[in-house]
Amino acid sequence: MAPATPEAPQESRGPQEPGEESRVWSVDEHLADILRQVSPLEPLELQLLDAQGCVLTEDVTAAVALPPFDNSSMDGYAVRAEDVEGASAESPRTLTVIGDIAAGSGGLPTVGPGTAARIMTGAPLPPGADAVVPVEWTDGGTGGGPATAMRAHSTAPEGATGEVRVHRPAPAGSHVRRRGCDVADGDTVLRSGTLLGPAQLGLAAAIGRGSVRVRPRPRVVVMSTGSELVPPGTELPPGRIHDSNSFALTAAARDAGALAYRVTAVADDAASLRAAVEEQLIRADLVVTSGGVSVGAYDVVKEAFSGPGRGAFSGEGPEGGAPSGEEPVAAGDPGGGRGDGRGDGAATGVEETDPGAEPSHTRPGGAGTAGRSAAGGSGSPASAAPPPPPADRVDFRRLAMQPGKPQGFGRVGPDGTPLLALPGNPVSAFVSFELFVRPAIRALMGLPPQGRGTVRAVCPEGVTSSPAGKRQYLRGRFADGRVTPLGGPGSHLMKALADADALIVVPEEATSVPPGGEVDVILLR
Ligand SMILES: Nc1nc2c(c(=O)[nH]1)N[C@H]1C(S)=C(S)[C@@H](COP(=O)(O)OP(=O)(O)OC[C@H]3O[C@@H](n4cnc5c(N)ncnc54)[C@H](O)[C@@H]3O)O[C@H]1N2
Ligand code: MOO
Repeated sequence: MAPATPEAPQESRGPQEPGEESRVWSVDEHLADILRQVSPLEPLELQLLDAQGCVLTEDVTAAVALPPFDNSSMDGYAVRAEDVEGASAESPRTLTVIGDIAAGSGGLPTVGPGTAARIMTGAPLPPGADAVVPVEWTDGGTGGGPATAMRAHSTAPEGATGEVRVHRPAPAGSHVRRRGCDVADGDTVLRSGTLLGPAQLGLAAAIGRGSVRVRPRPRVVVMSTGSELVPPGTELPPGRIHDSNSFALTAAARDAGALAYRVTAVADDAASLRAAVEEQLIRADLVVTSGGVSVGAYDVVKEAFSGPGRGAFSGEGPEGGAPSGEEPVAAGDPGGGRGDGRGDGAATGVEETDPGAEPSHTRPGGAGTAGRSAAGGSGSPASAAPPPPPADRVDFRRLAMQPGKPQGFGRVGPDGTPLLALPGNPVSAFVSFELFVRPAIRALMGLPPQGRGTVRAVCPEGVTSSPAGKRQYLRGRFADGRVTPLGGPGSHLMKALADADALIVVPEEATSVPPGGEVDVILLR
């Protein structure tokens, strides 16, 4: 897989130079150019469940210890250890039960010599007691043999009184969870940079945090292009195919941690595509298109975003009066571009799938470039003048890879929203997502860009041919250190892609892999 910080060969500033399109870029150069222009999103304070899958941008310290008080780890009886010393089945110790202590109990009885309090798991250890005897080590207050469980208080309230016979000793501290044994007051429990999963969110909740400061999940708008495309679930007219890329790419973006929106396929018409992209920018931290980037007469993405580019969306924003792409857009300036409300960005005029639950929050500053401040920002609206937004510009390149040779990358709209234009062949689009879009999403999230594991594997079958000078990504299945190619190199072979769990990387300098040779493998699951 590509190194994390490859060198970009050039500064992408002004319009693409003539002749630039004829240059062949390496995979690493293209990735470096993308990562150089994608910054982590500004942190926000989010409710815990909205923060799932997000990266923390603060150290979280515990205001309360865990556990917050000494408590029982068993249902049983809170006792004084010295009162049950030497207890056995033949010689039980009989104690007077002074009451019940349920989890959540506040007022606690004091356990004095010769007494016990019936106690439930998690309930506070009462004063005087220094150990808990599990109910199974007693007669449960029945006067019979060893109990297997307590009787429910609702049907046998007398269990909270009377006497209990204890059959085994419990040294001091037995079955007691001490205050602070998990987390002490003031401990740092989660470090800035932690990816918040279920266990981390549970810990934050346990120490009493209702919200945390994180980088939000990027909003990714996925748009297929092509007049041949019809939605799945509809009949295919002659010559048409179902749009699959927008589904695969939207699913992939969600899998990578983004909030992804799928937009209905746009026909091969540059003006329509530009309008569709412009309309989506209000809710996009990243735009991904598929198709229309090679050398045909109807390659619409290229047509829509090639050319002078500068200020392409100026003055045509969905709110009207959007500033020129050449002018800085002040954070918080209500006239300075899109509203940037996370969750309110339902663009009109194009269908979409339900993007799923949206966090209820808005970006700091609420407009313009606020959502795209540099890494490590405080989250408050920028006080200094923000950097000028880049000119609208999408560069179209040929890469030394197969599949995925034609690619486009640039930044568009008043916020300089990154746009990755992927090739239309389904396998090409998928592989391009893994190599370029996934790292971009991770960079927006504040994560290291490489999210997939790469291993060395033996390829018993070998690879008979691979294009010279191109890095080839073949589909394969990986198990026990071995990988088997699936389906061949054709970038239309979707079944083999769906059967695969790995990408086999054949380097630029290799034109084959001998049977039993070793290869790099990118693990897809
Ligand atoms: N003369 C040349 N032709 C092509 C070249 C080349 O260098 N010279 N490159 C080829 C390569 S490599 C690729 S990859 C494709 C990329 O083409 P585009 O990005 O312009 O994609 P389209 O032409 O729109 O579509 C290609 C192929 O994929 C199908 N497709 C497109 N979108 C979808 C979708 N959403 N769901 C399912 N399938 C889709 C489309 O129908 C075409 O079959 O160009 C080669 N040509
Ligand atoms: O490069 Mo294309 O993506 O080979 O099919």
